[in-house]
Amino acid sequence: MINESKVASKEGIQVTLPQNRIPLLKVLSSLAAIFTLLGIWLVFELRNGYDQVLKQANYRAAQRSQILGQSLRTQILASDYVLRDVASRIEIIDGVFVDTALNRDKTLSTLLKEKGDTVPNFFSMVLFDRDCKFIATASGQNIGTRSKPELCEARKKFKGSGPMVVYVPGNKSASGRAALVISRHFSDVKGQFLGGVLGVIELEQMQRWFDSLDIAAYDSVSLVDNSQLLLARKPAMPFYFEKQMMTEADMNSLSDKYAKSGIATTIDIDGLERLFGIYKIEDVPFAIVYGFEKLAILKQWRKRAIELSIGYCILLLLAGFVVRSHITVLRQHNEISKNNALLRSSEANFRMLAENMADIVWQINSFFKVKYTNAADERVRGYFNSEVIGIDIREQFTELGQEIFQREIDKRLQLEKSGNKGLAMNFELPMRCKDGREMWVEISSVPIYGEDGEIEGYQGVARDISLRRLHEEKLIQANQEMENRLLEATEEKTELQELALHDAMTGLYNRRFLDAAIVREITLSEREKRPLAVIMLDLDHFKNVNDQFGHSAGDLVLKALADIMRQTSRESDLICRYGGEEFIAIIPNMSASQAFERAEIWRRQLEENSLNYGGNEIKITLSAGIAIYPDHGKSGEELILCADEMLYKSKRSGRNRVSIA
Ligand SMILES: Nc1nc2c(ncn2[C@@H]2O[C@H](COP(=O)(O)OP(=O)(O)OP(=O)(O)O)[C@@H](O)[C@H]2O)c(=O)[nH]1
Repeated sequence: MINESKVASKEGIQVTLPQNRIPLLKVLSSLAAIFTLLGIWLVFELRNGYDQVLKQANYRAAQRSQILGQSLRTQILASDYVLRDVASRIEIIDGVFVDTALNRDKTLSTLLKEKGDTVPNFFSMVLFDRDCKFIATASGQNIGTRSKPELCEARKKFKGSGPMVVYVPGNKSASGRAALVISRHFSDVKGQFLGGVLGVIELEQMQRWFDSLDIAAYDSVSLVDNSQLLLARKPAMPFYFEKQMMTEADMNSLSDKYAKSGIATTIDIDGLERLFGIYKIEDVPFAIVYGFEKLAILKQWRKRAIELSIGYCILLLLAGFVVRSHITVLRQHNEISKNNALLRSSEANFRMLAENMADIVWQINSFFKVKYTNAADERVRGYFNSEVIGIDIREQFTELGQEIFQREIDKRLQLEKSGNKGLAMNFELPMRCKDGREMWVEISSVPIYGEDGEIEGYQGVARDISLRRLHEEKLIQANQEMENRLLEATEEKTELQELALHDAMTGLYNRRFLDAAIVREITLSEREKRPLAVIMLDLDHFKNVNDQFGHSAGDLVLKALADIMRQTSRESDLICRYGGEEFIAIIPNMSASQAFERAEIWRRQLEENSLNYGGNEIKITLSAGIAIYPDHGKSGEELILCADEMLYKSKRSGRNRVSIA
């Protein structure tokens, strides 16, 4: 099991690392060793099992062939017993075969039949003489028939103590059918061959016996003679009967193989590979060959081999998974280690950077408890790091600072709720210093998110802005002063402007204004298709007033006329002092008659109202000339010129009158 531990950084960053890791190489080499051993064991086990199965099959085949061979031998011995019994009853007297037993009246044929019937396998019993001529048969037939000369010769030469057993092919058989012939021979005192008695087991009969044997499908059992001729077989293959089943060399090699390893396989005549057990029947020139089909024998072994291989593969896969998961764990660990190294390096960099910064670098948790401050806090506010770690940051603010902080936190939470996550926020608030001073700081803050995406703290920078604020205040003050001065200057300027456009003494517009205004008024009148009246006034014999009463009295007269003109004017009328004792009124939307009337009013009022100056009554009149736009001129110059001409006309005509063009 892998234990885990948490590595926590000072800033609260936690990284999980698996402990007691087994190195990959160790795991791989252990697994490789286990699986190699398991593989070797599996191969050995399967190979051994394979050999054992084949050995056992060979052994069982040998056993079966032995049992069947013994069974056949027993049948032959039983037949031999009957032959010996018959032979014991026969006496050859002067070359004549005589039954020496009690039942002398019986013929030899009857004797042979009776005795032959006691052995079910015997097809026939025959008594033959020294020339192998049949002198009596159980069936009574074929008397006088002779065995083939070579067979007869073989009988004569046979010196064995047991019966002579031979295979006689069909073409050499007296019956014309292939058979096993068992015979016992007579001889005289000198050992001369005198004939004998024989029993015949036809191969067909032998085949029937083979057919009756209970053997498994794909097994085979064969009877072969000492020349490997196939005499009987199950499953029967008549085509191969009496043909060589295998060469003697093959048979010997099979025997050799069996002797060496206990396993001997070869391809049978039906094309199937079989494990053979061969039993050569004692004293009889036949052998029983029993075969188990190899594939059938190996069926169980194959099943076990497949099961074991699947098991092995499953284990291999499991091991693969174990290795893979181990690799994944190692990779994760490497990744975490790398990240931790990066983190440590970045932390170290951050620390170095933070500790050397002039500004206060801080970090608080979601409950506003201080988790970190750099050395600048001591330099700036006088607090040691240990004095502020763990305390509520809000305690470090003045009351106003706490209000501002709360407002900013609320604003932050609103922003977060509306999806604006992680924004940097800047605000200013007053903090407390250790010596009791109040210090304004500019705070720049960003949130720190936990793995669940929720805010788990804040971090940022606080900069002492006391000096800046002082400068700002001074600047504001300076600005205020500047603004005041500017205001004053503006007022002065307005006054000056006013002065520039007005006549200082009368307060009427001056000529400068008139020159600009008349152009504007003509444009307006032209656009609105209305008349514009230009009335020019001049005091009559004004020089006399100055001369008679003084300049101040003249000024008084000028002011008096200005008042008259102003009082009887509309807001839109432009009344100007044109120069000296000349006045011009520009009156929009005024016809010639109206202008005349207006000028008359001014003339009359001046004439009728004498002025009192220092107890002296000053009486004065005026002359006027009128020009109307557009009838008397299209431009300001033309109109003024025209009005001036009319004025002089009035002067020439005796003064104190109004003339119109
Ligand atoms: N008191 C005073 N006198 C001024 C002012 N401007 C001009 N005058 C005087 O106005 C007089 C103008 O005299 P004139 O041009 O001879 O004209 P007039 O005496 O009015 O004679 P007519 O115009 O021909 O009727 C001069 O004596 C100027 O000194 C001013 O601002 N104040």
